[in-house]
Amino acid sequence: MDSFVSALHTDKYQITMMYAHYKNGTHQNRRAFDLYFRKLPFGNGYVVFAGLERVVRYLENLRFREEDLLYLQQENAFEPEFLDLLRSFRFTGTLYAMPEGTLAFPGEPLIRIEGNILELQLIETALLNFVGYQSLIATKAARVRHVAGNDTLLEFGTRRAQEMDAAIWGTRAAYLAGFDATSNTLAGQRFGIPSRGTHAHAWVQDFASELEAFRAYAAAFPDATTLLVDTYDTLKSGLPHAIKVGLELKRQGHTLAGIRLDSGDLAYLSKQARMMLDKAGLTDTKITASSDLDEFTILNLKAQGAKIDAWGVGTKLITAFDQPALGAVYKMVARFEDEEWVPTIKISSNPAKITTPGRKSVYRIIDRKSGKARGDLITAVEEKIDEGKPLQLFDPEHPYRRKKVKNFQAIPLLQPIFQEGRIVYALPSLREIREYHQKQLALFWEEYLRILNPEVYPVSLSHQLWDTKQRLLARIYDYIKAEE
Ligand SMILES: Nc1ncnc2c1ncn2[C@@H]1O[C@H](COP(=O)(O)OP(=O)(O)OP(=O)(O)O)[C@@H](O)[C@H]1O
Ligand SMILES: O=P(O)(O)OC[C@H]1O[C@H](OP(=O)(O)OP(=O)(O)O)[C@H](O)[C@@H]1O
Ligand SMILES: O=C(O)c1cccnc1
Ligand SMILES: [Mg+2]
Repeated sequence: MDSFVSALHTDKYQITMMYAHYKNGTHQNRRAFDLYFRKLPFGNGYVVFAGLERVVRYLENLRFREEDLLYLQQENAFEPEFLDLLRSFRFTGTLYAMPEGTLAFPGEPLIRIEGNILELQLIETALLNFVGYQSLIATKAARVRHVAGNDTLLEFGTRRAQEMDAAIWGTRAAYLAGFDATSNTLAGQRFGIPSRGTHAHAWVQDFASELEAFRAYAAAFPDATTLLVDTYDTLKSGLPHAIKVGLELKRQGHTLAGIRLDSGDLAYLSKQARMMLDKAGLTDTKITASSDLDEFTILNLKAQGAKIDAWGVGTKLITAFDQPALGAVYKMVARFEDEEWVPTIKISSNPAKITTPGRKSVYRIIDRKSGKARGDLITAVEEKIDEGKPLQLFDPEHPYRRKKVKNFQAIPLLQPIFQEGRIVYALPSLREIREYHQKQLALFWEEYLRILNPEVYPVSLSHQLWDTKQRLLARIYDYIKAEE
């Protein structure tokens, strides 16, 4: 698979910080960063984590080629020794991540990464780029899947995507979160996603009559034809012609696979179409709809009793139309000094933007009786959870809101992916990721999964982390006061 990503796919300030660290003699300093998001997109109750596969391939192949070094040399007055350092650059860090398809919540590290500051700065931009976009599309796709039930979902977005990479990786994210197929054949080839499609209006316009056009298409694909019926008049022309061709196919021992509606009142037209098809005996012919669909129109059309079996979703999915960025961040959480990890904090006037210091683990607390998730718990990495003892969970923004959990299982969410530059994770197949994602959904009560005003899923900080955060905050405020 063509997955090479240039080392220059980064922000310039990463490179200038790398150079300044080199000049300062600090470029080998060991640091730890968390990648996370602060706010849920689309008013959804969770995010579907995606993008790890691309992150892994990127880190594995991360190199500065001669042309990259030449460019940097031309652009900047870098010392040759720095360019030599980049020439021999390899990713040597240790990385933990949630598996793709995991349901994730604000403030939870999706990725925790340790390494030298040089490599950790370089990769920030690409990691946020890959994970932010893919997780956003996977989340949007999960919302569409939620309302579509068991109907077929087709990803149709390529022509409207923000260029090629977004189309390809967005399609993968949509498939991971429950879409059944894509119209993009390159994504089909690269990722083994089933590719499917119908035909365009141009096919009909290309012929002297709609009937002739339908007949010709059906002749080419006698068992796999879905006819687009809205070029001229859906009920007066498109459907009668499709039925005529459907019956001709039937006489030849074939089945007209479907019709597609792409405009007009999709509820009314689909009901009429179903009646007309059934009356003609074409009960196996499915109805596909497309036309600016999203989770809200699909939900609404289903509430109107639309007789639609398959939904083609393009623009609104692939562009994450109602929220085009996840707003993920990558923040330093610890410095390795004197053989010890020392937590660091970033202060903000907005309490939600104050970072949680230290290297962290995330656990999903599952109630053993119901098999459902009670909440997530973020701890310091060195903390152990004793499943034999009751666990106190509390909301870090409202610490008085607490609950005690007994008879639980604590599932660690962050898996080792790289150890000191060596990959230690077998990337699952896309099919396995899809199945894992469905199992993740099954861990949650429906209250957290609904698309409108879902319940807020509780994410706790351990007492140790909470204390560390308060201690660092107090220390910084004391320091600022002393300076005044
Ligand atoms: N019964 C319905 N209830 C709610 N929304 C619907 C219904 N039928 C269609 N829609 C949605 O309404 C919008 C209609 O789009 P628009 O008014 O642009 O016209 P169109 O029917 O697609 O026709 P054209 O493609 O010829 O412009 C689409 O987003 C479609 O998904
Ligand atoms: O509506 P979307 O969710 O983006 O799905 C993809 C759209 O792309 C195709 O036609 P296109 O939009 O190119 O032509 P049209 O606008 O005339 O329908 C298809 O017929 C859908 O309408
Ligand atoms: O196959 C289709 O019907 C299709 C493909 C891309 C975009 N719109 C429709
Ligand atoms: Mg359209």
